[in-house]
Amino acid sequence: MHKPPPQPAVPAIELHDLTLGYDRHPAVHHVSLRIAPGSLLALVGPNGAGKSTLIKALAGELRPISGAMSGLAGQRIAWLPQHSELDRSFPVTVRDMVALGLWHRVGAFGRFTAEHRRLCDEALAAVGLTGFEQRSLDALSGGQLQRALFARLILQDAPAVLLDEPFAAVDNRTTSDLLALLHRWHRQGKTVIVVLHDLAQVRAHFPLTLLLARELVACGPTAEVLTDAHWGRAQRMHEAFDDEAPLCAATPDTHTHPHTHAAEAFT
Ligand SMILES: Nc1ncnc2c1ncn2[C@@H]1O[C@H](COP(=O)(O)OP(=O)(O)OP(=O)(O)O)[C@@H](O)[C@H]1O
Repeated sequence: MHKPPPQPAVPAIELHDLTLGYDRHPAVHHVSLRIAPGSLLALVGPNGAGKSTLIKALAGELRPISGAMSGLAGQRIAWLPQHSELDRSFPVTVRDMVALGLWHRVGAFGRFTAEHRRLCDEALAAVGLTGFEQRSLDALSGGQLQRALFARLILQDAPAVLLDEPFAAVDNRTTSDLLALLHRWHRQGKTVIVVLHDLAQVRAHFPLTLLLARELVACGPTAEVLTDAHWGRAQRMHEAFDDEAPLCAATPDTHTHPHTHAAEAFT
């Protein structure tokens, strides 16, 4: 039987008729759902389905056009955007970059102590980067950089972890090491949400899945969400979406959409 996580990570994340977009052009429409505390959830969908848009909004990087979102405001979030926007040419060592994960403990004027240094080295060891502490970032391979970014996430020790395609361009060995970290965070009761394309990986590692195609297609236990019928519907909904559509005039009170349904995710 599934053992519940020791403590709720963050409150349940609730989206109420959430519409997101850019320059008032909607990219994700009228999503309503609830994600239970401590969920390990994969966010999947066709290219351009709005996955990055949704996870950016969850991370607080994008303000909703309409609707409401609750559960993450005011919480510490460990957030890793797609193809990390880190400037690798910046002259900084691996340890210095990873140490930024301790910001919540050290603060702007705090002193970096021997204990902080030990925590950095421990995090680097956990991702297999012992010995790389003094390397500059531009001397890391793509996989090593991703490991270093995960070391920073470890130090952030946030109750919610949001990752956008963290295994793109990363080899199998690195992926499986980093997946083990996701499972560790899940066991610790954190809420972990990850944008992914590899459905075999999702089936093998993620108890819950959210399938998006500009609107919510389905959200719940992975085996129930990743069906041919749902994928077919996702493709049709995505193809039918008009990128040039003006902002939807419907209000949260009056709007009903045939394809949008509230879903509840359980750990
Ligand atoms: N900064 C932006 N400005 C304007 N439009 C954007 C911006 N970012 C994304 N979009 C548009 O929003 C829609 C959803 O894009 P998004 O990147 O969220 O999809 P995705 O599911 O993450 O795609 P992929 O699987 O290809 O990474 C697309 O039509 C995209 O062109």
